[in-house]
Amino acid sequence: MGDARRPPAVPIPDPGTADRTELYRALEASVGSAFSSDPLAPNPNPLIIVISGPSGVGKDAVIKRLREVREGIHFVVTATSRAKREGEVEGKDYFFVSKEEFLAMVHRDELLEYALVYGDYKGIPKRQIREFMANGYDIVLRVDIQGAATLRRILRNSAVFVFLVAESESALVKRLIDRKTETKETLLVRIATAREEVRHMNNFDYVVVNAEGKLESSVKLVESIIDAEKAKVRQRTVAI
Ligand SMILES: Nc1ncnc2c1ncn2[C@@H]1O[C@H](COP(=O)(O)OP(=O)(O)OP(=O)(O)O)[C@@H](O)[C@H]1O
Repeated sequence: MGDARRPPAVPIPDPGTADRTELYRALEASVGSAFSSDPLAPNPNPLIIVISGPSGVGKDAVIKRLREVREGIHFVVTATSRAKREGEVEGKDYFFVSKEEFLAMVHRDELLEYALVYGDYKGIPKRQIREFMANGYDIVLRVDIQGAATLRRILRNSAVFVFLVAESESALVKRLIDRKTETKETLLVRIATAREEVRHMNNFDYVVVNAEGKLESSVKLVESIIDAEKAKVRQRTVAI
């Protein structure tokens, strides 16, 4: 190693007037080793980003837009034992499997997390995550608050947990009304659940306010979170 305080073995030309290459070479000779072109920062690790939040807050809308504007993201396709609905595409909306096949997957420990939702099984295939991460993709998982709590127990700090909220309870209710997918009963259930769910915010790393008409800003903020995570000195490492 060269010592910067040691008098230079070769004369260093005046930086104000010297030829750039000549000065560079003289500095190399002076420090005693060639300047390396290797990157000074290591390549960032692929990330797992868990996006969650109350029903109707805009999880699907944010993820859909994120996939349009950002490359290198794989959105995990869930496996389910429920029957395929009209218009749904195998491998795009879900991987449709029989209940027996699903339980066999559980038995073979092929699922990162699974749950019984209204009588149907839903689960996250590990292999898909492994394969895409091995190819450098970041992984996005969309889960409900319950699923996020389970994933937090499994993944701890190896994944980034993003909590999506509306700007206010009133805005969330209006959005649910406007979506026109709910009955009187399910509206009341979703509102009561959302009230309860906001209390889980502390389990997350980041909160993103998806305000009315501000989808683009929300997506930008999620992108900034991903960029900041990539710039971390101590990267998260995932073992699945
Ligand atoms: N920032 C926004 N401004 C206005 N409308 C929005 C915004 N974000 C989402 N929406 C709309 O709000 C509705 C609910 O969004 P979305 O279906 O993405 O929510 P979700 O969180 O995925 O809901 P669920 O958990 O019930 O599936 C949709 O009609 C969507 O287009």
